[in-house]
Amino acid sequence: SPPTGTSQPSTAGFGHDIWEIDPTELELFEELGRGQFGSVKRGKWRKNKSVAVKMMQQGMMNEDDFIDEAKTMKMLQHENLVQLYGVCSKQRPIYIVIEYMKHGSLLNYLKRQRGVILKKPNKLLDMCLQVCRAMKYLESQSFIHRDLAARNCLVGDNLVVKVGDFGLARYVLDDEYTSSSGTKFPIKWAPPEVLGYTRFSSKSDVWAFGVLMWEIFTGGDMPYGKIKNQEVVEQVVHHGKRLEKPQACPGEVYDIMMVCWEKDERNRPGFAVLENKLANLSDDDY
Ligand SMILES: CN(C)c1ccc2c(c1)CCN(c1cccc(-c3cc(Nc4ccc(C(=O)N5CCOCC5)cn4)c(=O)n(C)c3)c1CO)C2=O
Repeated sequence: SPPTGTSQPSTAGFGHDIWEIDPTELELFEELGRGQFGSVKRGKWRKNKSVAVKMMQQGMMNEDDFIDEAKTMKMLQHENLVQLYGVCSKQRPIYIVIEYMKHGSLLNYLKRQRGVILKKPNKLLDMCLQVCRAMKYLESQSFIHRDLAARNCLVGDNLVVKVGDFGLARYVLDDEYTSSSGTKFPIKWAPPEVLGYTRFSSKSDVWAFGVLMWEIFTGGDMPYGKIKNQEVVEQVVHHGKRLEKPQACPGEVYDIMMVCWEKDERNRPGFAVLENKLANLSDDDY
């Protein structure tokens, strides 16, 4: 949910769009990293609101379609979703202004904290639950993420975990990323129906969620290790191979991962069912 005291930008209601942010109200600081669309910097909005600002490198994104979609994305609000505050679209490069998460990507956090958190299965399970709640909300809004993975989640204050960059895969112009035969396509997080027919759904997000759970319980390992993407497709789609149970993962949790990887998406549970399964496990402190 948006931070307290965030009124709509001053231009709201004066013929401008409420998702338009006045760039003169932004201060930019250090670069936080580079993503699919270019540089991302830490910033301040109106002196007191910590934000992250994505600066859209020309030609990386379908900008008009994104600006149009920004209205919908701004309405998606949940405590485990990285909040879109607005855009600066009257300039080039376009800025996307989002909630700042001080510990960065979940994948890097898992790798940094591996030795500590692999000893705390309750903490690992809690991270899975937080991501599951965000995905249950997106599912309820009929919104498909299309690239759910630990690298696309972020960690904030009090180790809250939030899902970021939801739906942005639709605006990437790099064919290497968008084509299922491209070198940047997230093959290892994709189910058979996406690999075969590019058929995305909330059930394909469920498959990716199972892989994300595996990333959490391995402390950020690469799924299927060094196996090449095309070999993974062969093994997973044609030979029914699945990721093995991580050492730190209890059997009941692995059973939940496995049901996310049912070949037929109709046999996979939705995120509401997954939340119940995970919540029941986290009650039984094991
Ligand atoms: C099409 N898809 C799926 C996309 C498109 C764009 C992006 C992504 C996926 C995911 C990656 N990404 C991206 C790139 C760059 C930054 C951010 C990014 C990084 C943040 N935060 C931090 C904080 C600290 C650090 C840091 O340096 N450390 C080191 C010391 O210990 C603490 C952590 C890094 N990032 C942050 O809050 N947001 C909102 C976005 C993000 C996430 O937003 C994108 O911009």
